[in-house]
Amino acid sequence: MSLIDEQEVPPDLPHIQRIEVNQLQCLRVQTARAELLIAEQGAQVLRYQEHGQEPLIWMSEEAAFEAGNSVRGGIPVCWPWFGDLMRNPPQVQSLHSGGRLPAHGLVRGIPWLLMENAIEGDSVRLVLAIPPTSESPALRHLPPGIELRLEILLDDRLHLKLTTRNGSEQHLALTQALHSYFAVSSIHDVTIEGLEGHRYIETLEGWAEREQKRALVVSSETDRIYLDLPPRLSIRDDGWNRRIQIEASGSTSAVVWNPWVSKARRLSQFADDAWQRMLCVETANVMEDLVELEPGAEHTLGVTLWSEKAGG
Ligand SMILES: O=P(O)(O)OC[C@H]1O[C@@H](O)[C@H](O)[C@@H](O)[C@@H]1O
Repeated sequence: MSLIDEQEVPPDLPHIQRIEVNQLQCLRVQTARAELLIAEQGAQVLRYQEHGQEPLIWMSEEAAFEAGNSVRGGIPVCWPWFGDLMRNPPQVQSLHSGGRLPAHGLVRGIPWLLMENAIEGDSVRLVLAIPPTSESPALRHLPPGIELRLEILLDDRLHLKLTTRNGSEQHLALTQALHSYFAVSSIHDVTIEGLEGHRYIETLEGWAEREQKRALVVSSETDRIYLDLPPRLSIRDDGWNRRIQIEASGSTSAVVWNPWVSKARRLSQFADDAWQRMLCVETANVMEDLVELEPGAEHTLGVTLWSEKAGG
């Protein structure tokens, strides 16, 4: 029997409920500690907030929640390429040709299928998967048998695991990201810790390679790919006196993005001043950290998110 409640009822916690947000079918999870909202389209986390705390994840005030379009905010899944396909390693580019090749791959705006939902004590586990590659128009050019699923576990932290299984008979190369938009008190009051001492690609200056000397304070448009990273990055937010912890697995690369003033004006579903309230730190497999899978092999990109008091 499904654990999902189709009705509006006062919940026993934890509780999973289906709701509609404009055109999108969503799953709303409530536990004693937190609320989580996930759109079946794109398996996109839309909201994650602990009761009595500021949201951990940012959602645009201008988000459209439309069928076929990724929602601005939350945690979009970028797969099987990240960003502009033409900037990807040749072995990734060569698997895709012709047609419309959108930024960040093919699965952000398509319906995913809910495969599992389970309440275990105080925690909730959901698994969503893309439809078989041969059945989805967007994925039809991929070899049949490639599987992608996102496991979402909410306990006292939020854990996401994105697993690709190459059930095809061909070698598969891909890049990907869990494109997390974090909520911040003010971009002027945050520092990203854990990048210092590591290489990055400055995409805004001819994709030049640089080294991050110290913890990053974002003070202009920022769009960088960091490489050879340790698992843990943190966002210290002095305005909200908290530190968001981002613990990656199956990944040594991350993208840090804030559009700042003028790019904000050109972005869809994005208020002109919203750049001050968000910061993307995206857990990724990009550039030389791409994923290569022989037939039968699988890879899991994971991230665990939580926050602590800044002093703690
Ligand atoms: O507007 P989109 O397709 O959601 O992309 C948003 C941003 O996503 C980031 O991951 C990229 O590094 C940026 O270059 C890009 O602008």
